[in-house]
Amino acid sequence: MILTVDVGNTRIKAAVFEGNTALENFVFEKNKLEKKIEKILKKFQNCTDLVVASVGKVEKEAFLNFENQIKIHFLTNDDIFPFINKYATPKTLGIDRMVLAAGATLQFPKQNRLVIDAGTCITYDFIDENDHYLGGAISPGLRLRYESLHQFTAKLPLLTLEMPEGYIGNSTIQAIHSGVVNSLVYEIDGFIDEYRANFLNFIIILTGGDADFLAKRLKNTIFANSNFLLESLNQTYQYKIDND
Ligand SMILES: Nc1ncnc2c1ncn2[C@@H]1O[C@H](COP(=O)(O)OP(=O)(O)O)[C@@H](O)[C@H]1O
Ligand SMILES: CC(C)(COP(=O)(O)O)[C@@H](O)C(=O)NCCC(=O)O
Ligand SMILES: [K+]
Repeated sequence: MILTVDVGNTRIKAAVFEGNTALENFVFEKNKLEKKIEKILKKFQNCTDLVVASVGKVEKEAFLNFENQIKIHFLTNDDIFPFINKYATPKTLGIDRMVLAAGATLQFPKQNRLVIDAGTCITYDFIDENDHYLGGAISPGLRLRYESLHQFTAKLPLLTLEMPEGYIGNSTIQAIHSGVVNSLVYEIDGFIDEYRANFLNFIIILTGGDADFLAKRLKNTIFANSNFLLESLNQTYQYKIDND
């Protein structure tokens, strides 16, 4: 059994895998990290490996207390990945994006793949049919858009995610919901249209905390899998073991 841990900028997600099957999923805050891992390892005593991908403020040291209990692997950009990295700054590419690209490459061989991760940020990652990782885009995520409108203005309230009534927001509140939600939906549909116009034989994976909310609203029908990062982390680790 493998315990996978994804440290994002908003939350930590974890899952225990037996082969390719996720037995249980967990979501928690950074300050609960040690207690949660302890609890998970107590419940799943057959866990042999703990694999972590962190883009948040959690370093390898946070896991050292478990070192005598389980084999710990803290993924870095220097690990083995199943694609050829064409990013101009491969060392600064987020490890979460590398793991997503690895999962897409392994799960969907020999086709163009676009991975959209709607988390703290929206990340777009494109791996072509020759397994070349080309890059993509980074933009603010849903919650970040609501928060920045509030934080960087004097008059705009902080709202929580809500479906706008239409595209013509007829009040401050409706204007904000329309601006945040509709603009992100247009953005994602716009990017998908652009990729579709340039690449054939191509699959889209939508993941992250806002994936289900967004998938229903997109013009393009795409399948949302909010567990794709943890599944990919499990696969990336298997790939590393098989190829090291
Ligand atoms: N309980 C929650 N706490 C925080 N964000 C949440 C929660 N439920 C859903 N979300 C949504 O999830 C998004 C963050 O997604 P997530 O994949 O957890 O981010 P990250 O991987 O960057 O930590 C936010 O934009 C927010 O709208
Ligand atoms: C873009 C990100 C902040 C996304 O983080 P997330 O939304 O998953 O919390 C992360 O992938 C990162 O720190 N990337 C480094 C820059 C890059 O990928 O080029
Ligand atoms: K993201």
